[in-house]
Amino acid sequence: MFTVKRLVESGNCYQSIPLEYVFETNPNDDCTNITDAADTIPTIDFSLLTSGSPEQRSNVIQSIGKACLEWGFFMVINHGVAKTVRDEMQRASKSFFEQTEEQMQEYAGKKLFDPIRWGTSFNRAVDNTFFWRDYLKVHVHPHFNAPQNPPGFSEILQEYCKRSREVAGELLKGISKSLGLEESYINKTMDLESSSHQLLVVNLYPPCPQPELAMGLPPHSDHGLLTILMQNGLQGLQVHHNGSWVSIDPLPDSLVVNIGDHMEYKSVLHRALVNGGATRVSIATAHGPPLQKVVVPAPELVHRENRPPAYRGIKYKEYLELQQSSPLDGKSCLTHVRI
Ligand SMILES: O=C(O)CCC(=O)C(=O)O
Ligand SMILES: [Fe+2]
Repeated sequence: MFTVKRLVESGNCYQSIPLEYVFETNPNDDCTNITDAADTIPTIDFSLLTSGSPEQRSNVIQSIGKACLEWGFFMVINHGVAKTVRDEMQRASKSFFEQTEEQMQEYAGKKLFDPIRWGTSFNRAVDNTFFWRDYLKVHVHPHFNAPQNPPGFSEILQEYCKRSREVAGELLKGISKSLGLEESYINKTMDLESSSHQLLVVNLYPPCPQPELAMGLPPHSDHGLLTILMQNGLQGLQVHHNGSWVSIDPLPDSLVVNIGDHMEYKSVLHRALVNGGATRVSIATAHGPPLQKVVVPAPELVHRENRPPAYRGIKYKEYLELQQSSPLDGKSCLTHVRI
Protein backbone atom coordinates (compact mmCIF):
# COMPACT_ATOMS: atom_id res chain seq x y z
CA MET A 1 0.00 0.00 0.00
CA PHE A 2 1.24 3.47 -0.79
CA THR A 3 1.31 4.98 2.68
CA VAL A 4 2.68 8.37 3.70
CA LYS A 5 5.33 6.59 5.74
CA ARG A 6 6.48 4.74 2.65
CA LEU A 7 6.45 7.93 0.60
CA VAL A 8 8.66 9.68 3.15
CA GLU A 9 11.03 6.74 3.47
CA SER A 10 11.34 6.40 -0.30
CA GLY A 11 13.11 9.78 -0.33
CA ASN A 12 10.91 10.88 -3.24
CA CYS A 13 9.53 13.85 -1.39
CA TYR A 14 12.72 15.08 0.18
CA GLN A 15 11.96 18.72 -0.57
CA SER A 16 8.44 18.95 -1.86
CA ILE A 17 5.30 16.90 -1.50
CA PRO A 18 3.41 15.31 -4.43
CA LEU A 19 0.63 17.48 -5.82
CA GLU A 20 -2.12 15.14 -4.68
CA TYR A 21 -1.22 15.92 -1.07
CA VAL A 22 -1.48 19.69 -1.48
CA PHE A 23 -4.49 20.72 0.53
CA GLU A 24 -6.60 23.51 -0.88
CA THR A 25 -7.73 25.54 2.05
CA ASN A 26 -11.23 26.84 1.75
CA PRO A 27 -10.78 30.60 1.26
CA ASN A 28 -13.85 31.25 3.39
CA ASP A 29 -12.18 29.50 6.22
CA ASP A 30 -10.55 32.01 8.51
CA CYS A 31 -7.51 30.27 9.78
CA THR A 32 -6.40 32.72 12.43
CA ASN A 33 -4.78 30.84 15.24
CA ILE A 34 -5.41 32.12 18.69
CA THR A 35 -2.08 32.22 20.46
CA ASP A 36 -3.28 33.53 23.77
CA ALA A 37 -2.46 30.61 26.05
CA ALA A 38 -5.29 31.54 28.40
CA ASP A 39 -7.80 30.79 25.71
CA THR A 40 -7.60 27.06 25.52
CA ILE A 41 -9.79 24.09 26.26
CA PRO A 42 -10.84 23.69 29.90
CA THR A 43 -9.23 21.20 32.29
CA ILE A 44 -11.35 18.70 34.17
CA ASP A 45 -10.07 16.94 37.27
CA PHE A 46 -11.45 13.43 36.85
CA SER A 47 -10.60 12.37 40.40
CA LEU A 48 -13.13 14.89 41.75
CA LEU A 49 -15.81 13.23 39.64
CA THR A 50 -15.16 9.79 41.03
CA SER A 51 -13.97 10.46 44.57
CA GLY A 52 -14.56 14.10 45.40
CA SER A 53 -16.94 15.41 48.06
CA PRO A 54 -20.57 15.96 46.92
CA GLU A 55 -19.75 19.64 46.52
CA GLN A 56 -16.60 19.00 44.49
CA ARG A 57 -18.52 16.54 42.33
CA SER A 58 -21.27 19.00 41.68
CA ASN A 59 -18.71 21.69 40.77
CA VAL A 60 -16.86 19.45 38.38
CA ILE A 61 -20.13 18.39 36.72
CA GLN A 62 -20.89 22.05 36.18
CA SER A 63 -17.45 22.57 34.66
CA ILE A 64 -17.97 19.60 32.35
CA GLY A 65 -21.30 21.04 31.19
CA LYS A 66 -19.71 24.41 30.55
CA ALA A 67 -16.77 22.83 28.69
CA CYS A 68 -19.16 20.82 26.51
CA LEU A 69 -21.26 23.85 25.71
CA GLU A 70 -18.47 26.32 25.07
CA TRP A 71 -15.79 24.13 23.52
CA GLY A 72 -17.00 20.58 22.93
CA PHE A 73 -13.45 19.70 24.03
CA PHE A 74 -11.69 19.42 27.35
CA MET A 75 -8.53 18.00 28.92
CA VAL A 76 -8.87 15.41 31.62
CA ILE A 77 -6.27 15.19 34.39
CA ASN A 78 -6.01 12.64 37.23
CA HIS A 79 -7.87 10.14 35.03
CA GLY A 80 -6.26 7.09 36.59
CA VAL A 81 -4.88 5.64 33.34
CA ALA A 82 -1.36 4.77 34.50
CA LYS A 83 1.57 6.40 32.79
CA THR A 84 3.13 2.98 32.16
CA VAL A 85 -0.02 1.91 30.28
CA ARG A 86 -0.11 5.11 28.22
CA ASP A 87 3.59 5.03 27.40
CA GLU A 88 3.50 1.38 26.43
CA MET A 89 0.40 1.96 24.30
CA GLN A 90 2.18 4.79 22.48
CA ARG A 91 5.30 2.75 21.95
CA ALA A 92 3.47 -0.37 20.77
CA SER A 93 1.15 1.61 18.46
CA LYS A 94 4.06 3.28 16.75
CA SER A 95 5.91 0.01 16.39
CA PHE A 96 2.91 -1.49 14.58
CA PHE A 97 3.75 0.82 11.66
CA GLU A 98 7.43 -0.08 11.85
CA GLN A 99 6.75 -3.64 10.74
CA THR A 100 7.40 -4.73 7.18
CA GLU A 101 4.66 -4.17 4.60
CA GLU A 102 4.20 -7.95 4.43
CA GLN A 103 3.46 -8.07 8.13
CA MET A 104 0.75 -5.43 7.83
CA GLN A 105 -0.60 -6.54 4.49
CA GLU A 106 -3.35 -8.76 5.89
CA TYR A 107 -5.03 -5.62 7.27
CA ALA A 108 -4.85 -3.62 4.01
CA GLY A 109 -7.79 -3.00 1.69
CA LYS A 110 -10.31 -3.76 4.41
CA LYS A 111 -13.79 -2.33 4.84
CA LEU A 112 -15.26 -0.12 7.55
CA PHE A 113 -16.62 -2.94 9.71
CA ASP A 114 -13.77 -5.37 9.23
CA PRO A 115 -12.21 -5.90 12.65
CA ILE A 116 -8.78 -4.50 11.80
CA ARG A 117 -7.92 -2.04 9.06
CA TRP A 118 -4.63 -0.48 8.08
CA GLY A 119 -4.82 2.42 5.64
CA THR A 120 -3.78 5.87 4.58
CA SER A 121 -5.45 9.29 4.09
CA PHE A 122 -9.16 9.21 5.10
CA ASN A 123 -11.00 7.23 2.45
CA ARG A 124 -9.00 7.19 -0.79
CA ALA A 125 -12.15 6.35 -2.73
CA VAL A 126 -13.68 9.74 -1.91
CA ASP A 127 -10.72 11.95 -0.93
CA ASN A 128 -10.12 14.78 -3.40
CA THR A 129 -6.82 15.48 -1.73
CA PHE A 130 -4.77 12.85 0.04
CA PHE A 131 -4.12 13.49 3.69
CA TRP A 132 -0.71 13.20 5.32
CA ARG A 133 -1.76 10.41 7.60
CA ASP A 134 -1.61 6.64 7.88
CA TYR A 135 -3.90 4.81 10.26
CA LEU A 136 -4.74 1.63 12.05
CA LYS A 137 -8.37 1.12 13.04
CA VAL A 138 -9.46 -1.68 15.32
CA HIS A 139 -12.97 -2.50 16.55
CA VAL A 140 -12.14 -3.33 20.16
CA HIS A 141 -15.55 -3.61 21.84
CA PRO A 142 -17.94 -5.40 22.38
CA HIS A 143 -15.82 -7.96 20.53
CA PHE A 144 -12.16 -7.50 21.19
CA ASN A 145 -9.84 -7.67 18.18
CA ALA A 146 -6.15 -6.87 17.90
CA PRO A 147 -3.31 -7.42 15.44
CA GLN A 148 -1.14 -10.40 16.41
CA ASN A 149 2.03 -8.38 15.99
CA PRO A 150 4.14 -6.73 17.20
CA PRO A 151 4.39 -9.01 20.24
CA GLY A 152 2.61 -7.59 23.28
CA PHE A 153 0.54 -5.12 21.23
CA SER A 154 -2.70 -7.03 21.77
CA GLU A 155 -2.28 -7.10 25.56
CA ILE A 156 -1.54 -3.40 25.96
CA LEU A 157 -4.25 -2.46 23.50
CA GLN A 158 -6.78 -4.44 25.53
CA GLU A 159 -5.67 -2.82 28.76
CA TYR A 160 -5.64 0.73 27.39
CA CYS A 161 -9.04 0.35 25.72
CA LYS A 162 -10.58 -1.05 28.88
CA ARG A 163 -9.24 1.89 30.89
CA SER A 164 -10.44 4.44 28.38
CA ARG A 165 -13.92 2.83 28.45
CA GLU A 166 -13.97 3.28 32.20
CA VAL A 167 -13.02 6.93 31.86
CA ALA A 168 -15.66 7.41 29.15
CA GLY A 169 -18.31 5.73 31.32
CA GLU A 170 -17.67 8.06 34.26
CA LEU A 171 -17.56 11.14 32.04
CA LEU A 172 -20.87 10.15 30.47
CA LYS A 173 -22.40 10.00 33.95
CA GLY A 174 -21.14 13.53 34.62
CA ILE A 175 -22.41 14.71 31.24
CA SER A 176 -25.86 13.19 31.88
CA LYS A 177 -26.00 15.03 35.19
CA SER A 178 -24.87 18.27 33.60
CA LEU A 179 -27.85 18.00 31.23
CA GLY A 180 -30.16 17.70 34.23
CA LEU A 181 -30.73 14.00 33.60
CA GLU A 182 -30.27 11.02 35.86
CA GLU A 183 -26.60 10.06 36.13
CA SER A 184 -27.09 6.73 34.34
CA TYR A 185 -29.30 8.22 31.61
CA ILE A 186 -26.85 8.03 28.69
CA ASN A 187 -25.35 4.74 29.80
CA LYS A 188 -28.83 3.20 30.03
CA THR A 189 -30.55 4.65 26.99
CA MET A 190 -27.54 3.91 24.79
CA ASP A 191 -27.16 0.33 26.13
CA LEU A 192 -23.56 1.06 27.02
CA GLU A 193 -23.30 -1.33 29.95
CA SER A 194 -23.84 -4.38 27.79
CA SER A 195 -22.51 -3.68 24.35
CA SER A 196 -21.06 -0.23 23.76
CA HIS A 197 -19.10 0.10 20.57
CA GLN A 198 -15.49 1.20 20.79
CA LEU A 199 -13.21 1.89 17.86
CA LEU A 200 -9.51 2.46 18.30
CA VAL A 201 -7.84 4.71 15.75
CA VAL A 202 -4.08 5.16 15.69
CA ASN A 203 -3.10 8.13 13.52
CA LEU A 204 0.46 8.29 12.26
CA TYR A 205 1.60 11.61 10.81
CA PRO A 206 5.14 11.23 9.40
CA PRO A 207 7.30 14.35 9.17
CA CYS A 208 6.30 16.44 6.18
CA PRO A 209 8.76 18.52 4.10
CA GLN A 210 6.06 21.14 3.41
CA PRO A 211 3.82 21.05 6.47
CA GLU A 212 2.06 24.28 5.49
CA LEU A 213 0.74 22.66 2.30
CA ALA A 214 -0.46 19.32 3.62
CA MET A 215 -3.18 18.35 6.05
CA GLY A 216 -3.06 15.42 8.46
CA LEU A 217 -6.79 15.27 8.95
CA PRO A 218 -9.09 17.94 7.51
CA PRO A 219 -11.89 19.56 9.52
CA HIS A 220 -14.37 16.96 10.74
CA SER A 221 -16.42 16.04 13.75
CA ASP A 222 -16.31 12.57 15.29
CA HIS A 223 -19.05 9.96 15.26
CA GLY A 224 -20.12 8.49 18.58
CA LEU A 225 -20.66 9.94 22.02
CA LEU A 226 -17.12 10.75 23.15
CA THR A 227 -13.61 10.48 21.76
CA ILE A 228 -10.64 10.16 24.08
CA LEU A 229 -7.37 11.21 22.50
CA MET A 230 -3.81 10.67 23.62
CA GLN A 231 -0.85 11.99 21.64
CA ASN A 232 2.92 11.62 21.74
CA GLY A 233 3.72 15.15 22.87
CA LEU A 234 3.81 16.75 19.42
CA GLN A 235 1.30 19.45 18.60
CA GLY A 236 -1.03 19.26 15.63
CA LEU A 237 -4.60 19.20 16.90
CA GLN A 238 -6.65 22.32 16.29
CA VAL A 239 -10.18 22.99 17.44
CA HIS A 240 -12.63 25.30 15.74
CA HIS A 241 -13.78 27.77 18.35
CA ASN A 242 -15.68 31.03 17.86
CA GLY A 243 -14.73 31.18 14.20
CA SER A 244 -11.00 30.52 14.67
CA TRP A 245 -8.70 27.54 14.77
CA VAL A 246 -7.16 27.12 18.21
CA SER A 247 -4.01 25.00 18.56
CA ILE A 248 -4.27 22.57 21.42
CA ASP A 249 -1.24 21.89 23.56
CA PRO A 250 -2.46 19.36 26.13
CA LEU A 251 -0.97 19.28 29.62
CA PRO A 252 1.54 16.46 30.05
CA ASP A 253 -0.21 13.26 31.16
CA SER A 254 -3.67 14.57 30.31
CA LEU A 255 -6.15 12.99 27.92
CA VAL A 256 -8.09 15.13 25.47
CA VAL A 257 -11.81 14.43 25.29
CA ASN A 258 -14.26 15.64 22.69
CA ILE A 259 -17.97 15.38 22.18
CA GLY A 260 -19.09 13.24 19.27
CA ASP A 261 -22.00 13.70 16.90
CA HIS A 262 -24.25 11.41 18.96
CA MET A 263 -24.20 13.56 22.05
CA GLU A 264 -26.78 16.20 22.84
CA TYR A 265 -24.09 18.81 23.27
CA LYS A 266 -22.69 19.97 19.94
CA SER A 267 -19.79 18.11 18.43
CA VAL A 268 -17.06 20.46 17.25
CA LEU A 269 -14.97 20.58 14.09
CA HIS A 270 -11.32 19.85 14.56
CA ARG A 271 -8.37 19.00 12.34
CA ALA A 272 -4.79 17.76 12.58
CA LEU A 273 -1.87 19.66 11.10
CA VAL A 274 1.45 18.02 10.32
CA ASN A 275 4.97 19.09 11.14
CA GLY A 276 8.34 19.05 9.47
CA GLY A 277 10.38 17.54 12.25
CA ALA A 278 9.08 14.30 13.65
CA THR A 279 6.42 11.63 13.44
CA ARG A 280 3.35 12.55 15.41
CA VAL A 281 1.18 9.74 16.73
CA SER A 282 -2.29 10.28 18.13
CA ILE A 283 -4.45 7.51 19.51
CA ALA A 284 -8.18 8.06 19.54
CA THR A 285 -10.80 5.81 21.04
CA ALA A 286 -14.31 6.55 19.85
CA HIS A 287 -17.00 5.50 22.32
CA GLY A 288 -20.44 4.94 20.90
CA PRO A 289 -23.61 2.94 21.36
CA PRO A 290 -24.02 -0.59 19.95
CA LEU A 291 -23.81 -0.54 16.15
CA GLN A 292 -27.44 -1.64 15.79
CA LYS A 293 -28.76 1.07 18.10
CA VAL A 294 -31.05 3.63 16.51
CA VAL A 295 -30.09 6.98 18.03
CA VAL A 296 -32.76 9.66 18.36
CA PRO A 297 -32.72 13.01 20.16
CA ALA A 298 -33.40 12.38 23.87
CA PRO A 299 -37.21 12.69 24.26
CA GLU A 300 -36.79 14.26 27.73
CA LEU A 301 -34.66 17.06 26.29
CA VAL A 302 -36.84 17.59 23.22
CA HIS A 303 -39.82 17.87 25.55
CA ARG A 304 -38.03 20.25 27.89
CA GLU A 305 -36.94 22.50 25.03
CA ASN A 306 -40.48 22.42 23.68
CA ARG A 307 -39.45 22.30 20.04
CA PRO A 308 -39.43 19.60 17.40
CA PRO A 309 -36.43 17.27 17.25
CA ALA A 310 -33.61 18.64 15.10
CA TYR A 311 -32.33 15.25 13.86
CA ARG A 312 -33.88 12.14 12.44
CA GLY A 313 -33.19 8.85 14.17
CA ILE A 314 -30.47 6.79 12.55
CA LYS A 315 -28.76 3.51 13.35
CA TYR A 316 -25.23 4.09 14.64
CA LYS A 317 -23.91 1.64 12.05
CA GLU A 318 -25.55 3.56 9.21
CA TYR A 319 -24.19 6.82 10.52
CA LEU A 320 -20.67 5.40 10.53
CA GLU A 321 -21.13 4.28 6.93
CA LEU A 322 -22.43 7.70 5.98
CA GLN A 323 -19.53 9.48 7.63
CA GLN A 324 -16.95 7.22 6.09
CA SER A 325 -18.31 7.44 2.56
CA SER A 326 -18.75 11.22 2.51
CA PRO A 327 -15.77 13.37 1.55
CA LEU A 328 -14.48 15.40 4.48
CA ASP A 329 -15.59 18.75 3.16
CA GLY A 330 -15.26 20.85 6.26
CA LYS A 331 -18.82 20.22 7.43
CA SER A 332 -19.95 17.89 10.12
CA CYS A 333 -21.63 14.71 8.90
CA LEU A 334 -24.55 15.70 11.15
CA THR A 335 -25.79 17.95 8.33
CA HIS A 336 -26.96 14.74 6.64
CA VAL A 337 -29.36 13.83 9.44
CA ARG A 338 -30.64 17.28 10.33
CA ILE A 339 -34.39 17.63 9.83
O1 LIG B 1 -4.52 13.63 15.52
C1 LIG B 1 -5.30 14.37 16.12
O2 LIG B 1 -4.95 15.21 16.93
C2 LIG B 1 -6.76 14.31 15.81
C3 LIG B 1 -7.24 12.94 15.45
C4 LIG B 1 -8.71 12.92 15.15
O3 LIG B 1 -9.35 13.93 15.09
C5 LIG B 1 -9.41 11.65 14.94
O4 LIG B 1 -8.77 10.58 14.95
O5 LIG B 1 -10.64 11.69 14.76
FE1 LIG C 1 -11.48 13.51 15.15
